[in-house]
Amino acid sequence: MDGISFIKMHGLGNDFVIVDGRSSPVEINEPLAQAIANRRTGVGCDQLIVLEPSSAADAFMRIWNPDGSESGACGNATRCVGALLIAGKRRNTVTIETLAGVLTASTAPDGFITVDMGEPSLAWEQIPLARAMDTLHVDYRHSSGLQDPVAVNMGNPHAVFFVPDAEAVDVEAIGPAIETDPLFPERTNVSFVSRKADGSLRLVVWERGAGRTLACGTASCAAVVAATRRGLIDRKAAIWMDGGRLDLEWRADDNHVIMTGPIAVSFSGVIALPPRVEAA
Ligand SMILES: N[C@@H](CCC[C@H](N)C(=O)O)C(=O)O
Repeated sequence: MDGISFIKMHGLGNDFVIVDGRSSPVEINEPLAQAIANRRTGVGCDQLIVLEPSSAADAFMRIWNPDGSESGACGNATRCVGALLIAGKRRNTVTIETLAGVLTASTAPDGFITVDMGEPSLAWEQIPLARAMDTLHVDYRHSSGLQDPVAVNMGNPHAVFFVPDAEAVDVEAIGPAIETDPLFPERTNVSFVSRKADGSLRLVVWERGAGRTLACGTASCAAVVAATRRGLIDRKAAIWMDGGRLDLEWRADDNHVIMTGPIAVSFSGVIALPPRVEAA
């Protein structure tokens, strides 16, 4: 029986099956990604991450959601992959190519990893939205009364709703409707964010193609950008998600979003694959 070796890692409980296809290619397709991510019958994860060779960076990182769709960005996985590459290359800084561009990951104090997540895209066509509008006040209203999100693209689309209490939102009921609304032609990740008295942000996320997760790195990037644009914070914030805290800064000098947080290794193993049946 053939098999695919993997390492299971997570960032704040946002968990990944990471497969290294840099020296021998690993062929993943939509049904195989779904099967591996399935928590009952597969290994189980929020995203399947496949490393491939890159001519532009230390590795190319392909990101598969549990529904078999691909994404251009995953902040928490970038920290995890960054930590793996930093250990393997014995350097403090590595580069990671994604469908959305090349990112830089570096060591930070306390075993944390910092990732330069690049510049946010803020034009409606770049989110993308279905029609022209101001992304600081998106013309969307859900039947629950939730409305007026900020749209941000961090290599993937995000709709950020500011609410009095993020923990009170019925995310499982509302998230899927917003994710698949025709206003978002590529669907969207959905965040519910409230500002706490100490200036930090509480964020609850519904991820495109994955559902509710304990944390989302790109959602925290989108939240720091959206909260800054709305005048709620001054470019920096601790962002608290169900799985813990990330520290975010949207730098004024180069417009880049910088994310710092923990990573953890859970276990490693081999995904068994049924033998190939050759055509007669
Ligand atoms: N967990 C991720 C985001 C993963 C991709 C997302 N679901 C999408 O489809 O864009 C993160 O940490 O950013």
